[in-house]
Amino acid sequence: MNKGHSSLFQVYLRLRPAASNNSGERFLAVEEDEEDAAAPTKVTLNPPNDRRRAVEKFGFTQVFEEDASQLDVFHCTGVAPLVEGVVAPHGGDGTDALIATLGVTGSGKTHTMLGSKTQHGMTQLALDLIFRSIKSNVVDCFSSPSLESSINASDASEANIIAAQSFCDNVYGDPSGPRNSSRAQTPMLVGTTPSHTPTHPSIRSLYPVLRFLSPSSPTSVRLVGHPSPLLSRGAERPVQGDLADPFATHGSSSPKLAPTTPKRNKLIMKNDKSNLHFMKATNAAKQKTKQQNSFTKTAGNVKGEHLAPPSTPRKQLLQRPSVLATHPDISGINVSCDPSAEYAVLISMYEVYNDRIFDLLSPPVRMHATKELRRRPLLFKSTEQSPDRKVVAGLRKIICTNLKEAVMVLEAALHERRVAGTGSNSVSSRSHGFFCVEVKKRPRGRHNLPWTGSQLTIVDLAGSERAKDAKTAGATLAEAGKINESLMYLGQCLQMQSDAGNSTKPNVVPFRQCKLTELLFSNSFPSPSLTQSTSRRRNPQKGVMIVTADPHGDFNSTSQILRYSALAREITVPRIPSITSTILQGGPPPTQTYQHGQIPSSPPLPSSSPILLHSRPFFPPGVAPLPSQSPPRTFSPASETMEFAALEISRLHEELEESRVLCAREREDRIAAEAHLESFEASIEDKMLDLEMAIRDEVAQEFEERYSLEVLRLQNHFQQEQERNEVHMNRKIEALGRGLGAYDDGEEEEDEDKENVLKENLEEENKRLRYEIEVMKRELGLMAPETDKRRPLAERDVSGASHAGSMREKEGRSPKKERRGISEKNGAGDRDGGLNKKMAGLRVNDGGRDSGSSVGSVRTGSPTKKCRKLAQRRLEEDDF
Ligand SMILES: Nc1ncnc2c1ncn2[C@@H]1O[C@H](COP(=O)(O)OP(=O)(O)OP(=O)(O)O)[C@@H](O)[C@H]1O
Repeated sequence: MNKGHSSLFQVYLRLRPAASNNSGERFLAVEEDEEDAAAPTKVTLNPPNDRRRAVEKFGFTQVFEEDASQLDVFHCTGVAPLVEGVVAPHGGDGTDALIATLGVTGSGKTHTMLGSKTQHGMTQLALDLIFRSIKSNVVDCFSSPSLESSINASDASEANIIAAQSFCDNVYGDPSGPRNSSRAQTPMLVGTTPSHTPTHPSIRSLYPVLRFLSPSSPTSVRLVGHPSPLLSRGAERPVQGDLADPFATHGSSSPKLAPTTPKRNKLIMKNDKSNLHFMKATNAAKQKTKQQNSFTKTAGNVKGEHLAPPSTPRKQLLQRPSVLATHPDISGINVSCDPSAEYAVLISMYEVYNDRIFDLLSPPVRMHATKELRRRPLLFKSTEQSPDRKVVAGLRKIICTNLKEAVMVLEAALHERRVAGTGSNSVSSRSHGFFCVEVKKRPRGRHNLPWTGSQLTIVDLAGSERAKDAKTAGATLAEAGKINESLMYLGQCLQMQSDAGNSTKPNVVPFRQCKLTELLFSNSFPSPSLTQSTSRRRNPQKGVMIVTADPHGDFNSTSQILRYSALAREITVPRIPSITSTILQGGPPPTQTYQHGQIPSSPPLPSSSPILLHSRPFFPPGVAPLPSQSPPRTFSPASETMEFAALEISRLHEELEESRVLCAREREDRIAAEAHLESFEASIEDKMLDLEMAIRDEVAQEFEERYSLEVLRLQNHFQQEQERNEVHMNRKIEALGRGLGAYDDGEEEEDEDKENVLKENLEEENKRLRYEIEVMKRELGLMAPETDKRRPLAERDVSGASHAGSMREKEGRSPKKERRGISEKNGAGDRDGGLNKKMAGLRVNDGGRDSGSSVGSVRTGSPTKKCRKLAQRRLEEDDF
């Protein structure tokens, strides 16, 4: 039956004690193991109130009954060997380990993993063991200032690595104030410091409770419960967990206090301002508070010590935890470390919510489009530095040097985890929580070598639930759908692995169906052969699954979870007894047994089944069993017919029963499918919203970029245009200037033209006049005596004039009368004289024009004026 050793996960079953208010019938029975009575491995699931349903039996690596303590679970699940594998005392990188819990809501997963106010869970116990084992070899940011940067350089997950003190300074507030409760309050330690109490003031402020303790105080611790602000408002309520935990031993214990950080006056820490926003009211926090408030109003029930966190006002910081629970005490358990190595521990925590990964230690970021504070989902992928195994990229990792710091980081992360009040659990986890402890190591003093190491992952899965029982609606119902869906896939993977353990055929585990199974199983297989010589082949991780169940809880949900997770399974379908056989033998009817969820079919499996059969006679309702001592009867034909009929009835009953089993299974599948559909719708909506916001962001950004580019372009264009205009204007002015100059030239040309025209006119005039003169000369020649004709004109003119004067004198006529006489008689002498004068004037003009002075005078004057002058001169000449 114990087939877990060949599986990827060891699967343990833990039964929780009945809650005080639970009066349900117990349907789970632990089978006493004949071979090893000390450790039961099987349970039988007896359907309550319906004796016709199949009885199922499940096998696990080990079953923890209700009275098993946290320490029992710690011991028997092998947490210490897992821690040893991670610490790797014999050298090498070590082996990754994973401890997960799976179960119906309220079955005790968180209690097992994170404990309560009075008891440590597996997480704190594992942390305690790790820090105690590496205590003397741990490096901190005080002793090694380059620690952060060296770890950063060798980290394969693009993480944001900071020191615990820096983180805690930003996340936790005034140590003297009342402490805020968180979803799962981790147990605190009250105790005295060992002799090496930190002396630095900042260390004292980190450990406020410890600063008043004298170094001589004993190193003992005691348990202290924190009064919750919620409880302190009224009378303190009885804590269900405390009442329900009858086997919680509060004995004195004396574990050593976690090693405290030495001893430097100067803190070399990164002060991450972004942490100031760490506790801003996120949507999850708001929803969490709303739901819790409404639930506590109606239900008034508190889930153990795990009180709902109060609303997280903006920039409100958490109260520093001052004490740690010390129970159970594991100081006697030790794991050795690699003496040649120095160690550093990195803590990170994330949740898988609606199939997406969210960092619980990073502050939410404000969305560009909606201005809402939201966490950004992270990717689970192989990176350049880690080609052989997938890592969650971009997580915030905190370097812790002792248990106290690690617990404070855990507490801060839990405060951010999504929880809600449901009908099944007043503080129900709505996400799968992953708490990771990376133990980094490198050879002592070899600061140039990279950090290697392994990781312990502790997973607190969200519980499966039925909407009817949980009374969920809206977003919480959709969350439940998503949770159930991921658990269904996990169940398929677990079933595959257990099938693989049973058969010789290799079975592929379909772990890529959702984020949860990817995270749980991706690193469970040997890494593929690597081509890069730098990468080393890693050991596949070791896995432990603790299935929690409430034997008085919901039968259907529990049976479903057990069916998924059990390493071995056997169904016993009660066979309908033949009336004949009952009559004849009076003994119990036979049963049919099926293994590993096979659909019942005849013939039944041989009785050599490895699982013990839990057989029970079946009697149809109203039919009472006959006593086995009944005497044999004689049979008549009628009784034979009766027997035949009874056989037929019995066969039909059998078929009916088989159909019932099938029906039940189908119903469950349908419910799971419906839940899947619901959650799918919700997640689609969510994704659409995310997508819309991302697109809005992108578009807004692009718009802004384009807008600024366009503005720049327009500015450039405008400038160019201005420059062009200026050039154009300058050119215009130049052209105008040139144009004005051209006008002057034109004027000159025009003047010249006019002058030429005038010259031509004058020449023509000249010609004409010459012609007239010629004509007149001829006329005169005709009129004058022969001698006079042969004389030159000038002589004749002069002589003519003198002759005319002598004639006038002779005749005694005055020149006036003479002139009048000439004009009256149209005298030729006058005319001839006028023409000569004209010619002389023209000659003068021509000569004047030829002379430079006269040219200059003409050129300088305006052509119009010149024309006017010329015309005037002519007129004067004419008048003359
Ligand atoms: N083994 C146990 N001993 C004592 N108390 C227990 C045990 N298991 C569970 N409880 C109590 O039962 C209550 C519910 O347990 P818990 O919160 O661990 O359930 P859960 O499975 O984590 O639920 P969910 O999935 O809704 O988060 C708590 O008050 C817890 O203290």
